[in-house]
Amino acid sequence: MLGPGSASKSVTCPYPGPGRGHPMLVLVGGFPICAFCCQSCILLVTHVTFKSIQTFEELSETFGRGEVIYDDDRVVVGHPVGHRGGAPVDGHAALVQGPPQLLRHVVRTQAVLQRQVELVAGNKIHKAGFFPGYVAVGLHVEHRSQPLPPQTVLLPQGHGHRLQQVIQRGQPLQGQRIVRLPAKRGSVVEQPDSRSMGEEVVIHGGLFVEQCPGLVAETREWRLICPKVCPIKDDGCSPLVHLDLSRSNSRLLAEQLQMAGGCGTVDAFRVTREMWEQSSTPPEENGQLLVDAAVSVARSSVKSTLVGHLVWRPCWVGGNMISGKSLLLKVILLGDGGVGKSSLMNRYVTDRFDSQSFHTIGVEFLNRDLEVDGRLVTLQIWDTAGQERFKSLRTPFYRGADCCLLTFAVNDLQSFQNLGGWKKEFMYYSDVKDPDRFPFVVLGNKVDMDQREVGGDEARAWCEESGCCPYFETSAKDDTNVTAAFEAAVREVLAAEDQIDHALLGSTIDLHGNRKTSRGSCC
Ligand SMILES: Nc1nc2c(ncn2[C@@H]2O[C@H](COP(=O)(O)OP(=O)(O)OP(=O)(O)O)[C@@H](O)[C@H]2O)c(=O)[nH]1
Repeated sequence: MLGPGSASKSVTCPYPGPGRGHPMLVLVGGFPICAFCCQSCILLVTHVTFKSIQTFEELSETFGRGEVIYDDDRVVVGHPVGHRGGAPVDGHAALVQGPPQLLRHVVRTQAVLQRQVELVAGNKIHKAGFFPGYVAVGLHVEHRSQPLPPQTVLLPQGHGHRLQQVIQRGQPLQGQRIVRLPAKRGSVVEQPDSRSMGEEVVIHGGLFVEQCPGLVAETREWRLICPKVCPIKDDGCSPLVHLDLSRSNSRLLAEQLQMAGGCGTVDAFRVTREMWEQSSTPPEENGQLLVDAAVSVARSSVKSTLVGHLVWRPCWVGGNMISGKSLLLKVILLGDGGVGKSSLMNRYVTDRFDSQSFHTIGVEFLNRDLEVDGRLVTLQIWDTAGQERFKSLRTPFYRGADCCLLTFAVNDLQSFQNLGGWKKEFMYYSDVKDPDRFPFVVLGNKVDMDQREVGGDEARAWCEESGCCPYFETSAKDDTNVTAAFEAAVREVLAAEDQIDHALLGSTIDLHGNRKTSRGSCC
């Protein structure tokens, strides 16, 4: 552990952009963020009782395996923590904006932290953390060794009290009870966590939101917390719950929640991009009770999901369609680090290839609209970090995927041999309802390379053995088969959904037989 005045660990920013080469802030979640890239906005993650933190050293000790890094002009930070109980990051996160010096003080004493947190609660945050762990903004949480569920969103102190007034069937948020909000989605979890460590959590004004990949996004004027970014499913309710929590519109939020208490359909507060960009007025003051919004995180110029900015996509929620008439499908790219997942996604969406791309941290996604067999689709492509050390950052995002693109590089035998492991990991974390019918597509990338270690026949044989998934040999570099592969993914999903539709309509479906046709080159 480093103490005050000791040299900071030298981590420099590898990302393209203004911060490149500058020291990184190593976050307590293990995420490095460059002060230049993210404009002095710092994501501070702790899983400790803030009250108990007096010094960096204590912070560090609390983190156990962590280290605390700081020097005179750079900020803190600790490294946790590792993972307890399999949680991505056992902690709460507070987004803290301010100069490093302030942050240092913030961490030094709980009182200051509290103040800063209040500042945060006062909508001072301007960056988003795309963060698969616990996210709490402006929180006041007493954390008694109890890791909260991942993707928990805690509302700042004060909001809980207001919410409790309107959550009729719930219990007070204040104190030791955790409220159950009887909404289908975005519901409050009654038990703190399946990974409960048996100790209680005391929340002072908070709201648990259902476990799902979380996005806490900020804000010039208001805070918006959406616990899940897509996909939108035709299951009669929206998986999106966007809660606009600005002070001034908490009344509307309250009303919305109240309604939700009855019918379980809090959907979303709509925040249009224009509103976001142009207006400093919270939506409520525009007289709108807003629904129908989805959010996507635009790929920022920085290859980090942590500092992505937000783009708003109007869509339907509570139905199955978005963007007017387009179906949103989430596909996820999995495979070893360096096989070319990001490159494939970028080639497909932006038609660019970067010969020196950086490893992905966590996940990122890009959308592309396309038409397949007469159907309009918005393909949401999730690119994941293939490196083992990022496992806990990517796995929370498997849920809700409609198709999985298992990727290897044809010049890397090991990446091919690992495909089975990737499939297993996906099945384990994605929680798909019908594993036997879940659509996979296999991509053998980098076919432009001379030194092949995996033959096409070998790969096709694997695909056949693994449920006869389509196989495509691609090159993100040369743009070989990239479009075909993504379109195949869409066809796989549509075919799978058609099958379900038929089943629902009473048509016969061969539950034990082979999967549908319309496949790629494998079968
Ligand atoms: N020759 C060739 N190189 C490629 C191709 N696709 C990607 N690359 C290169 O392979 C390297 C890794 O590519 P990425 O797209 O970052 O790989 P990734 O799978 O996203 O890696 P992680 O983010 O670590 O999981 C980069 O240097 C790319 O330029 C390809 O089709 N052909």
